[in-house]
Amino acid sequence: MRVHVADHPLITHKLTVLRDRETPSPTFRALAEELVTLLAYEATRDVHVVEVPVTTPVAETTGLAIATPRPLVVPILRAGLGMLEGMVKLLPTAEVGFLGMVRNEETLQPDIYAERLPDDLSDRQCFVLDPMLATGGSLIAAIDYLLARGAKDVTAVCLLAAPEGLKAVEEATAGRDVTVVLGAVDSHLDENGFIIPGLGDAGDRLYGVV
Ligand SMILES: O=P(O)(O)OC[C@H]1O[C@H](OP(=O)(O)OP(=O)(O)O)[C@H](O)[C@@H]1O
Ligand SMILES: O=c1cc[nH]c(=O)[nH]1
Ligand SMILES: [Mg+2]
Repeated sequence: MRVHVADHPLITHKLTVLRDRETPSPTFRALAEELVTLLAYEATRDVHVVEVPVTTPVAETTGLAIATPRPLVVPILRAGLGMLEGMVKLLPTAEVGFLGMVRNEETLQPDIYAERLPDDLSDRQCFVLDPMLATGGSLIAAIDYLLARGAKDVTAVCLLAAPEGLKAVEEATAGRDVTVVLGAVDSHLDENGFIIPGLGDAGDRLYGVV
């Protein structure tokens, strides 16, 4: 597994505002999108491309276009939905599939409650969006799901991760083509499986308490 942790003052600044418990939902949503666009730049570094001819006003040359099959962006509902617009802004030709997952807050086990994805993901590059990588259970389940359907590789874009969860994803995906791009790696998980210092419950902060 490849891991890339962002190291840029703008990203840390925006994350700092997200962490602040006084930041209201509208600002939180806007910042989550901006952060994804910045992280997407790194996440798409190995996106498949093909050479194409292009005629400029003064010459013939070659450039690059996104290859087919088109990349698939998969936000993990609910909280990952807050990252979708920021990602497709940078990758407008991507297709979008959805996975609905909820973590049981007692057992910390993930449950898939909704799925809307192409049946065949052969040769697809998949980009999973979820702001929080806590125990890693949700991301491991999402990656397993996509690879089982034939995805070629999976890149996860997360705003925050706990070291425990990152290690769990690394162990569970050994030998497979998985990349994780992160805004920051925090200190640890608390006894409730929350990222410390973190930002609280990302879904609730984006969309309200359920
Ligand atoms: O790494 P894990 O321990 O699996 O936890 C992380 C998951 O928890 C959150 O979702 P949640 O289950 O709260 O659903 P929500 O997005 O609907 O709030 C988060 O968005 C991840 O999907
Ligand atoms: O800190 C955490 C852990 C799981 N899910 C969240 O939204 N936040
Ligand atoms: Mg939640």
